[in-house]
Amino acid sequence: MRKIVIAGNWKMFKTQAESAAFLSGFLPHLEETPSIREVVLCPPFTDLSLLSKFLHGSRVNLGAQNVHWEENGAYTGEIAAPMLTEIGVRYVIVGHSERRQFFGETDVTVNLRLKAAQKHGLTPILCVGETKQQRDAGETESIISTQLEKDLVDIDQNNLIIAYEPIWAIGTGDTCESKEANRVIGLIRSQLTNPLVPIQYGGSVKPNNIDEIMAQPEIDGALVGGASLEADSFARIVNYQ
Ligand SMILES: O=C[C@H](O)COP(=O)(O)O
Repeated sequence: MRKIVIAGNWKMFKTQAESAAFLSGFLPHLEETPSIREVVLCPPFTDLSLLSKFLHGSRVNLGAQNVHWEENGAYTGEIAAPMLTEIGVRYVIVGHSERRQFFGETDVTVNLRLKAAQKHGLTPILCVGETKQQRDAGETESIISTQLEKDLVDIDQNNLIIAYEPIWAIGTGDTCESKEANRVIGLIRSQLTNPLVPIQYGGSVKPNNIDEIMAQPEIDGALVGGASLEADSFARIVNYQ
């Protein structure tokens, strides 16, 4: 049986005080959450240490939003895997489209980051997806297939999560139709060697569409941006019907 993983990606939002306030509103809702659902929060680096202490003993796991491929070195602005694992981080987002678009992330560096994460026991959440222009040109399948082919070279598929995030659906309110997301995720799965890799959908996931998204047979969870920033909203998503 495939794991269900619901992850909140806070991107560059929330100070420590704001993240602590979020938890006091969010954690009580988890009493209703079925235990087979894995819940992950990926805050900014500055919140990780504090949240790690607050979440100790709770069922919420911590994820980072990036990891470098070296264990240390002169890489200003980057973070190394041992720095994350030391404070209890278990997941890391790799290859998010915002990293690819704004910070020069390529399939080569995505592959290096995935390897480093796995080497140190982190579970990477690899993001793939097409732009609006690529979708309109009928290139969705080929773009995603190329990303997977390059990103997954020598990657252990026993410790991996994939997030299908159509770039045109991120932060736009323009969700990919759930059956279409299901179709693309099925195609992603057909390209993997391990059929048990959980594959999430990401892109304008909200309390009012999560039930329909999670009703799709290929979709194993969600990577949630904006709607994970507010405790009640993220709680409704985690507690989907
Ligand atoms: O990592 C999360 C995605 O970029 C989705 O963001 P969004 O839910 O705000 O569209």
